Amino acid sequence: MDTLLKTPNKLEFFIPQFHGFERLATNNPNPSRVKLGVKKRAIKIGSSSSSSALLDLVPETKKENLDFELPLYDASVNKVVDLAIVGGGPAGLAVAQQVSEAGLSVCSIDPSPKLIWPNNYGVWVDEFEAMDLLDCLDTTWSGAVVYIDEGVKKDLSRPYGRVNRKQLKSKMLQKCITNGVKFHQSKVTNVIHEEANSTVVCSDGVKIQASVVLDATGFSRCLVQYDKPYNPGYQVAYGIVAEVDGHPFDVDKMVFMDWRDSHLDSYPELKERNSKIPTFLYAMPFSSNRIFLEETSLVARPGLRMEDIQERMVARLKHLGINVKRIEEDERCVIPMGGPLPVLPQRVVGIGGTAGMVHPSTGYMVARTLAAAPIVANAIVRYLGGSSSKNSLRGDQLSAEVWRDLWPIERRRQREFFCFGMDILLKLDLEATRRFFDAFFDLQPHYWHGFLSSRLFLPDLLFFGLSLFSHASNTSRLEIMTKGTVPLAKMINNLVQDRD
Ligand SMILES: CC(C)=CCC/C(C)=C/C=C/C(C)=C/C=C/C(C)=C/C=C/C=C(C)/C=C/C=C(C)/C=C/C=C(\C)CCC=C(C)C
Repeated sequence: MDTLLKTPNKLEFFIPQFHGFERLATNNPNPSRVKLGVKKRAIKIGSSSSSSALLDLVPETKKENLDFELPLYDASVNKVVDLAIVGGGPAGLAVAQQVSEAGLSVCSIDPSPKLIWPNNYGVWVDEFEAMDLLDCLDTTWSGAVVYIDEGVKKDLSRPYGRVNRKQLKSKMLQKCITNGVKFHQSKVTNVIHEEANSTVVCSDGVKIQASVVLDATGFSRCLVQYDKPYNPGYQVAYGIVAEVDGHPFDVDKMVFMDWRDSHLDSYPELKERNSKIPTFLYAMPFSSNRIFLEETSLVARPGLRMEDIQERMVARLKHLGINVKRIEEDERCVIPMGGPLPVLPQRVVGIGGTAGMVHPSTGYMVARTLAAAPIVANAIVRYLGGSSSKNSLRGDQLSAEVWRDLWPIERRRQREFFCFGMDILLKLDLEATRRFFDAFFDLQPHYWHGFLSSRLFLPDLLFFGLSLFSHASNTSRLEIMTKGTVPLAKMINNLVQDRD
């Protein structure tokens, strides 16, 4: 999965490329050949004869392209563009749109530039409202619920929404086209840097010269380089959008986390595994008979097997009396969380998964990345400045400034704290996880909203930590202290070493 060939000190290197969506999700056009090596098969739970052929309902193909006439990059002109963006996911297109708005020339390179993004992204409505993107949500819920266990349910009065991928991509593509962005349909195999410009080499032999190269290829980390051992945690999830006979959930609320496990009572092996590394249900009910259901492992190292997650899901749906009539789409997600930041700075600039922007404690990224796009775009516009500007920068200097704006010291410290949180989560079994989230969702909204939406910075995060500690039960406090001591020391050490 980690396909980056690490040659940190070389200017030229080979890039085995995975088509870069922001999450390494295999919402697969052909589910029998998924990138995780999971073969389509009927999922049998335990040794029970009541097997479920859930995956047999998965449609064979479902690639949907947008109906756009894209202006193509003309390789024969041999013009140096201001910005070449590798990867046409939400992050790449957002930057393309904003840099081109300022009058700079942009080329967006992607193997499938018209393909609708595959994943079901969920966001808090306030996050999209702040970016004026409410029209890109197709369903909203007035709030969310968290089931801690069979007896405790928490109501979260924070509206949640599902991103309308088609609308978001159409809106961005339309603006890019209006602003003169050119598109090139290909994979990128190589980048060669000279003092002022770089040359992006595509698999079809086309070479595109650019003043700045932005890697927006998600977890394939196509061009951005890392120099530290890559040791992330993994969020693994299997999800379906399904037509069902019925379901027990309130259609006004989405189910943010359901940690109940009574569905595993008849499957001792599964129950045992779940008690050590738990999974929860995340569900977005669209109506009484249409629903998105995702069985999710929040974070584990190594990541859980997809088959394990699917078995747990089948048992859960059976227990909840959810009879799946038809599956519209399915998705398999493996999201690396935490781990080191890329080399800072470096010549290629990055955004999204490639630039370490996944929230290390939650796996969320879309809202944060879209919010970071103007930072990257403004920095490129400001430092590139246009050919007449005396203050304009080129090459390594320019990239260094963009990276500085993307990862200022307060964001790096924030990320350290989130990694500290992830390190604790990695050590919690089901019971400890329940106690932890029981306290977490009792926090003042300022704290839990701010933590999940990356709006808290040090020293606020320290007050957040103390508040969580004071809301926790004695058992949970003890767990935070015993399991958090080593991660806390690691965080403090990293904070001390990382100075501006
Ligand atoms: C693609 C798609 C569609 C999908 C994918 C999959 C899914 C569905 C996913 C989902 C997910 C979710 C829902 C998530 C969520 C998450 C969460 C909620 C999280 C949270 C977390 C939290 C934390 C980590 C916290 C932390 C805290 C801490 C660390 C604290 C500490 C404290 C202490 C130690 C005390 C002392 C103090 C100081 C340090 C100051």
